[in-house]
Amino acid sequence: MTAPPAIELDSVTVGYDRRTVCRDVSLRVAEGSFTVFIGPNGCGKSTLLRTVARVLRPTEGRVAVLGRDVRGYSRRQYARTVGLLPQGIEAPAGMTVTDLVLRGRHPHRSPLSRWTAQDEQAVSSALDVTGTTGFGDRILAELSGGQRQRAWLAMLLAQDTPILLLDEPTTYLDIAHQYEVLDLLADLHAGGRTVVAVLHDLNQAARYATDLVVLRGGHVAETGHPATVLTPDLVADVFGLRCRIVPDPVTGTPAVFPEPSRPHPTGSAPAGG
Ligand SMILES: Nc1ncnc2c1ncn2[C@@H]1O[C@H](COP(=O)(O)OP(=O)(O)OP(=O)(O)O)[C@@H](O)[C@H]1O
Repeated sequence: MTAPPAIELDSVTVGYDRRTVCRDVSLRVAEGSFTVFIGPNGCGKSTLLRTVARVLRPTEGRVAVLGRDVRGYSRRQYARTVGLLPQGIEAPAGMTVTDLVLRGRHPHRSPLSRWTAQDEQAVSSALDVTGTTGFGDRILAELSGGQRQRAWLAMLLAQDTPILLLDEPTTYLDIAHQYEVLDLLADLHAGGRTVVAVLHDLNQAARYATDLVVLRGGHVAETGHPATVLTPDLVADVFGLRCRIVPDPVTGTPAVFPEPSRPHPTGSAPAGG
């Protein structure tokens, strides 16, 4: 018998109040995949991710995780199965990084239980791999955007779920830290987790994704392996950008280079060498 998909959306319609954002979306995310959602601003990427995370409830259709309707999970079971790194979240005033990361362990503890060695190990490992150990005692609100983003990621890692949802996890990060986070997600994926991330950088998406989900206007425009999905026609169609696609010189995955929309300001490309 084949395993059920990690995530399955079946004719899902979802939005905010009376405003529908995604209509009749059906989608399967394979277990153990590194799936990346791409698409223009406002196309519904975060809305779909939040729907999978049960933050938003579809008005029609069904969402299943590991073969089970998400409505059948208790809150605690769900928090042990699916972790979400949302966009632009605020921490409670005065909270330290370690306090935040400890919160990731809540779904694994009963209300009156003490911290176990496993909790402590999960927290210290999460701080370690995200490079946040050095500022564990600092107040979150007093950190830089990138430091804060890594602290939230540490909380997600401490939650230790088989499915991770990440909404623009590289926001605020400098280029080295962006690739550090993406490599960390690749390691989690290699270790068997299902990773679903929203990314804006198409070249990063193509480097790391096993599967791309291209969204446009609340619909799935295309899904598949980056090498087949990412074409100049798709980028023109979905993003309205004329581009060339060449093999990334480092990884061989598709790399997108926009065609100039007007002549280069100096009249030619900068001289090389
Ligand atoms: N809390 C909200 N209340 C009402 N409308 C919302 C809310 N959040 C998002 N929307 C609307 O839903 C639509 C889809 O937004 P969503 O955040 O899912 O897009 P996105 O693809 O993630 O965009 P971006 O790339 O800009 O982050 C947008 O038109 C947005 O204005």
